[in-house]
Amino acid sequence: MTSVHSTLTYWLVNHPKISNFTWTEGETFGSTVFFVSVVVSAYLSATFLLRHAMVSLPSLGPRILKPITAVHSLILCLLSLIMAAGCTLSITSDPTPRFFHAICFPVDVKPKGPLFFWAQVFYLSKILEFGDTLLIILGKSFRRLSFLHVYHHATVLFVCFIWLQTRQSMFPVGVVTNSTVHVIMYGYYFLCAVGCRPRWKRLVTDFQLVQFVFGFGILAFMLSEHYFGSGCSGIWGIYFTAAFTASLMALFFNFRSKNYVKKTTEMIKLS
Ligand SMILES: CC(C)(COP(=O)(O)OP(=O)(O)OC[C@H]1O[C@@H](n2cnc3c(N)ncnc32)[C@H](O)[C@@H]1OP(=O)(O)O)[C@@H](O)C(=O)NCCC(=O)NCCSC(=O)CC(=O)O
Repeated sequence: MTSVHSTLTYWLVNHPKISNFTWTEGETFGSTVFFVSVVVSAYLSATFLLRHAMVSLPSLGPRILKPITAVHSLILCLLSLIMAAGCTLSITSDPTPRFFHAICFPVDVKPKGPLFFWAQVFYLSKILEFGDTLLIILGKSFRRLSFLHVYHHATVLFVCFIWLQTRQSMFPVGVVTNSTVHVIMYGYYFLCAVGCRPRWKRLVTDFQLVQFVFGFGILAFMLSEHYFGSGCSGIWGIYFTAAFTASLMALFFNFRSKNYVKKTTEMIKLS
């Protein structure tokens, strides 16, 4: 058990590439406003154009689409597991006595080391998640190309960029919780793609909602530490994250109510 822990700690925290990682604006891959703006604009334009082009084109049949979807979901499920493990180990191995570095970085924190490494991997993984939209459009599953879906995929990249750019306190907790939820979510999508649709879809939505509520709890703690304690870095980014989290929470409550609560009420009325 100890050797598994030390091997994991080496490969996920202490490896020189990870421990010496530094986020430097303009030098690290993806570290400019130009990059993030171009990628998000390309995503939105491609979504719009492909969505309209597909109206007159045939959808990719399930025989082609399902295996690609399964591989894509499995890759993201495993990557999310690695990111959750890497970031958790980075938090617990943090040499500073303030364990809650996970929540509140000192104002003069250097954007260096494993926590920033995992935040960058997490940020770039959001580009890989654009593949979800492509698969939805190629399969002509337009019902699922919702405002929630496109808004989430486009905005989350900006949020992760701001986390890194402002050295935002609390992002390690965000990486751990969201990656953990994505292990379950992409696990669910993988099982759907291989034809074993799980019965716990509702639970996935509930987990997603819990992460947003939890995020607000951490946010409140961080703000109190910032204003009444010794100060936390990236405070303005926190307000942006709060607005994003609140908007997603509202969209997810709406999704939950439409997909589960109303359906259950209709079934009760019919029986
Ligand atoms: C249970 C949910 C995870 C998914 O709800 P859905 O209504 O989309 O689920 P569904 O039952 O229709 O999905 C099953 C279908 O998705 C296909 N599918 C499989 N893998 C996929 C992938 N990687 N991306 C998109 N679709 C995929 C399956 O083949 C299956 O198709 P078939 O039906 O043909 O067999 C829900 O909680 C949710 O997130 N809803 C919002 C929609 C969304 O876009 N979510 C992801 C981004 S938001 C997010 O990620 C928030 C967060 O950070 O937590």
